[in-house]
Amino acid sequence: MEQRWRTTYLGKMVLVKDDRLPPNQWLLGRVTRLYPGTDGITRVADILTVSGTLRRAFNRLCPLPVEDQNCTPGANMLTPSKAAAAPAMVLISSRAQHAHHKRAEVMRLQLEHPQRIRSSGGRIPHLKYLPIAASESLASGRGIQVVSPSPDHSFHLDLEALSALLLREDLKDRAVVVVSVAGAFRKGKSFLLDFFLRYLHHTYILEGSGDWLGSEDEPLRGFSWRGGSKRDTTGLLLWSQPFKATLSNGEKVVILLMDTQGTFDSMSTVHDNVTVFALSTMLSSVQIYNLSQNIEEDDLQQLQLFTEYGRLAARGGGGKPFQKLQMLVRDWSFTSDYAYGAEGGRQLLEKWLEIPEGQHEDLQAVRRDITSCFEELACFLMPHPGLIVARNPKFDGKISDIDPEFKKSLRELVPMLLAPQNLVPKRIQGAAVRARDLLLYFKAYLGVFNGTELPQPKTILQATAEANNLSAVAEARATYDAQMEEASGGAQPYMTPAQLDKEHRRARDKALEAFRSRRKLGGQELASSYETQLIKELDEEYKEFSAHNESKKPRMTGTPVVFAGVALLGWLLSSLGGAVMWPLGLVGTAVALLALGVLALWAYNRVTGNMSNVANQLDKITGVLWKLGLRLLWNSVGNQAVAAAIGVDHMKPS
Ligand SMILES: Nc1nc2c(ncn2[C@@H]2O[C@H](COP(=O)(O)OP(=O)(O)OP(=O)(O)O)[C@@H](O)[C@H]2O)c(=O)[nH]1
Repeated sequence: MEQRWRTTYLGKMVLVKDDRLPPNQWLLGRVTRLYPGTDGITRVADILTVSGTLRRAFNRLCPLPVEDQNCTPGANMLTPSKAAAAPAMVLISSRAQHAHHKRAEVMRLQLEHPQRIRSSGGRIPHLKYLPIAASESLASGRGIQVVSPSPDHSFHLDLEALSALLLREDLKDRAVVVVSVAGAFRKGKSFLLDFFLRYLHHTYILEGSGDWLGSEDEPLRGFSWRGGSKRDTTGLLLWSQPFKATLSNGEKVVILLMDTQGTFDSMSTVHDNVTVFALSTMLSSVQIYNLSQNIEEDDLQQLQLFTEYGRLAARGGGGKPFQKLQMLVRDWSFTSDYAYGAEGGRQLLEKWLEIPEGQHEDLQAVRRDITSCFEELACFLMPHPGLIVARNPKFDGKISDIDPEFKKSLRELVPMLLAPQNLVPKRIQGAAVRARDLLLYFKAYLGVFNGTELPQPKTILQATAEANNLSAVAEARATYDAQMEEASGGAQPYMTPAQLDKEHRRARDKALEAFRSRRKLGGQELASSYETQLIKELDEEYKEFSAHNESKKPRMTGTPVVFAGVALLGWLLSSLGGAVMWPLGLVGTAVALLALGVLALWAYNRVTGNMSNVANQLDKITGVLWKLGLRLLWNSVGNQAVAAAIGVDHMKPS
């Protein structure tokens, strides 16, 4: 097995299995290092992927059927027939650095540059066809319904689908930027999100420059949208393709787009409407509040639940609980009052949030509280998209059918929300929410909103605090795991129980420090109960590390005995033989030194775990020498004894 991997797969491309994800989302990587165990069998390898180097057991790797790993022209070359099977993935090979391949879509290439495929005579240099699904083609993405409404008006969380997305190895530790659009039904929410998708795909996957809006006759794809009067979106949907970005401060984030069920349709109760709107607000870092034609007092009242929540959360000392509220007024027509765009929106919002003298106390409170619970409040005024968009049932989203003023506004609005410098990561109690934390918050909020009564802000806060503590526990556990893995995991040599215990205490202290230093919602009492839970979990993990360490305990082999014996023989030959004939002495010394050197090498491996290959070969050689020695002993001593016993002069070995 080791030999097969060594000769066949070292340096080759593999997919890294992940049981939580469909195969088309498994990470692609190159095998850079193999780790033979002390028993001579190699079971673990390092794989260089876009998310860094991963260490995996062989049974978690799928070798790719890419024949020509070094991009020799010919093999796996892209041909028009392969391109026609779009969407498919290609690797763009960089001559300078074979290990770093960049992905692209054949489909886009085919749509935009058909002449490039034809003129190349069927061969496009530096593109290699990779027979896996196009996980990064926009056309292959979809809205995943992570929350769906049930007939009894409760909401169901699809934990499996959500985990598959948020626990992806390359995403789970990234801070999330969650952009969600909420508001009344049939008001163009999904339609707008599909332009967001176009921008994100252009900017973060294709890394393109220039116009992201696409060609004039390209139909609009992405989240499902349609005309007519009946509602389309139900529950909450996340786009299946996450977009990775790095902020100017170096923070690595993943951008998630969320579409939500429209409020106030004939099928939804008040409870449903509040739940959807609340989930969207609580889970996003940018809540786009989609409004039609103007801001109305009702729209502000809808935010009241969160303003009370915000007041309670602020008492915990974590600052404002929500990041950005972006009001988006569609079909704005009062341009003589306020112009289209961000500036007109800012002026309109300012006017709305003003507290004139004599205003009713309730209205004043709403205005004060909204300002105090969002870090940023903004408003944007969108023009009408034109009659074809609003009324023509055959309209498929072609840019050419959209009013130029609307397109102009899209070019202003979308980068304003999604350009790298404008991304707003989700934070709770000042700490970034990572993808795996978001899963905890989804679970917590679904739990509290699924009762028959609408939850009180206090209950929502309690759920947030519990999820917040759970995420601190998870982070502390990850700290412990990383420390222990470094000290005693994978390829590390066996440690004595005392050494391992010392490492465990050190790692546990670090983990507790990480837990305690994190600012948490819910007060000291709640934090203490989660700390007790953390200690229990770490002790359980320690048991697993101990068992793993025991499995690495070196087995006794004859290697030291054989080489010590050879060294002794060499020494005898050097002292006794040297007296008879000097070259014999020299040979004896050389044999003794060589045997001692080999012994030292073997001992070095047993102590450090390094050079396992050499040590394993030595064990094999000594095994052979041992057998040979026993056989010689049998031939010379055993045979003679038997011969003497049966009274013959000589016996041949069989
Ligand atoms: N008047 C108007 N219509 C729009 C606008 N944007 C999109 N539409 C049209 O509105 C209709 C509904 O679009 P969707 O994106 O499905 O609306 P939605 O808000 O997601 O609808 P639900 O999923 O039912 O909540 C489609 O016919 C769009 O072409 C807009 O800015 N103004």
